[in-house]
Order: sequence, then structure tokens, then C-alpha cells
Amino acid sequence: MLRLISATPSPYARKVRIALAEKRIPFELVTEVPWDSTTQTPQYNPLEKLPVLILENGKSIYESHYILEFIEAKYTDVPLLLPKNDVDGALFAKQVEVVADGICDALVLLFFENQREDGKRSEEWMARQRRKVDGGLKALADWVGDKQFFVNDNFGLADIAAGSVLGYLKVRFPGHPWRETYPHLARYSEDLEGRQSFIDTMPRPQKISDKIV
Ligand SMILES: N[C@@H](CCC(=O)N[C@@H](CS(=O)(=O)O)C(=O)NCC(=O)O)C(=O)O
Repeated sequence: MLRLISATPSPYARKVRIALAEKRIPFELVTEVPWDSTTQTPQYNPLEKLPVLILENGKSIYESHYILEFIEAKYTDVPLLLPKNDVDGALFAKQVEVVADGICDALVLLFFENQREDGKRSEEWMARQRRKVDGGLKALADWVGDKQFFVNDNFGLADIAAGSVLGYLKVRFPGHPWRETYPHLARYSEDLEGRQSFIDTMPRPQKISDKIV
């Protein structure tokens, strides 16, 4: 059986968990803290990051966007890039994933910069990351408008990526005003959180034991 190394708050791992659930692919969930010395990630990923998808033959697949590409190519029953002949739609969905993942990257950098001791946090660095988050959210809001899904009125890759980062914001940055700023995006996110694959993968904080920064 497939095994997925995941972490409870991870928006990247949530993308993969949602895709596997939507495609009804059975897998074993292995939950851990990638920031602690106990992590398994170095055994499977030279970049020492999760998510990691471990195949039945022991091969490991990593980087969430690549894992989703792998799953989409190998498990074609429930396509997440719809409709199959819409190249521009598929490319746009991947662009939405680029922006969603980029917002996640900036949020992770912000989260750990905030963990630095007083006097050691760089305000310039945090302002730079906040700009990326805000610029990315504006792009997502502009693109989704008042639609239910990003591409062709079908749930797919773009919604998995955008839904995951919006869910991560709620858990890690509950004070961020994105829902007031973008009410359509807030409604879009609430609608997605009603899907069973989202309900079953709600992010939760994790306790990090090791000193990271
Ligand atoms: N680009 C990667 C990012 C994955 C990532 O940063 N994962 C974090 C965990 S989480 O932020 O998603 O919770 C990690 O393993 N970090 C450990 C490390 O960077 O050493 C992806 O899309 O999979």
C-alpha cells in the first residue's frame, strides 16, 4: 500500500491527502514532525521535507506539486485536471498551484521568523514575506471571483492548492484579515471545507520539540 509521510499542519501534505481521497486511492498516513530530529524525511527525501509518497516498490516521491503530477498521471480514474482536452485550463490550474504554494512558502518563512528571539527578528524580511502573502491572496481572489471553482466549474487541482493554503492561514495566522478583504474568497474557502476530503484533512497545529531558528 502507498504510504504518505505527513504533518498535521502541513498545507503541502494536505494537498496530497485531499487528492488521494478525491481519487479514492487507499494509503497509509504516517504523521510526524519534520522539524524534529526524529523525522523520517531524510531517509526518503534529500531535501528533508514532507510530504513524501512512498510507493509499494519503496521508491519515494516528494515535492507536493510533483506528487500530484505523479498521482494524476498514474491514477486516471478521477482526473483532477478537467476537462482532459483543455490544455489552457490545465496550465492555469498549475499557475494557481504555483501561487498557492508560494503563499505557503512565505507563510512558513514568516512563522519561523516569528519564532526568533526578541532583537533577532528581521522586520524587513517579515515585511517582504507579508507582501508575497498579500499579493498572492489578491491574485487568488481576482482569479476565483464569485465562482465555485477556479477552472471550468469543476473541482480540481487549483481548488486543492488554493483550499489548502486558505485552510493553513486559518490555523497558523487566524488574525490575518483576508476574509474581510476578500469575502468571495472566504465563501469559496468555506464551500471547499464542506467537502469530505477537506473535512477529513483539517489542519491542526503540531508541537515542535527541537530549536529551529
Ligand atoms: N515545496 C515543498 C515544501 C514542503 C515543506 O516545506 N514541508 C515542510 C513541512 S510543512 O511546512 O509543510 O508543515 C517541511 O518538511 N519542512 C522541513 C524542512 O524544511 O526542513 C512541497 O511543496 O512539498
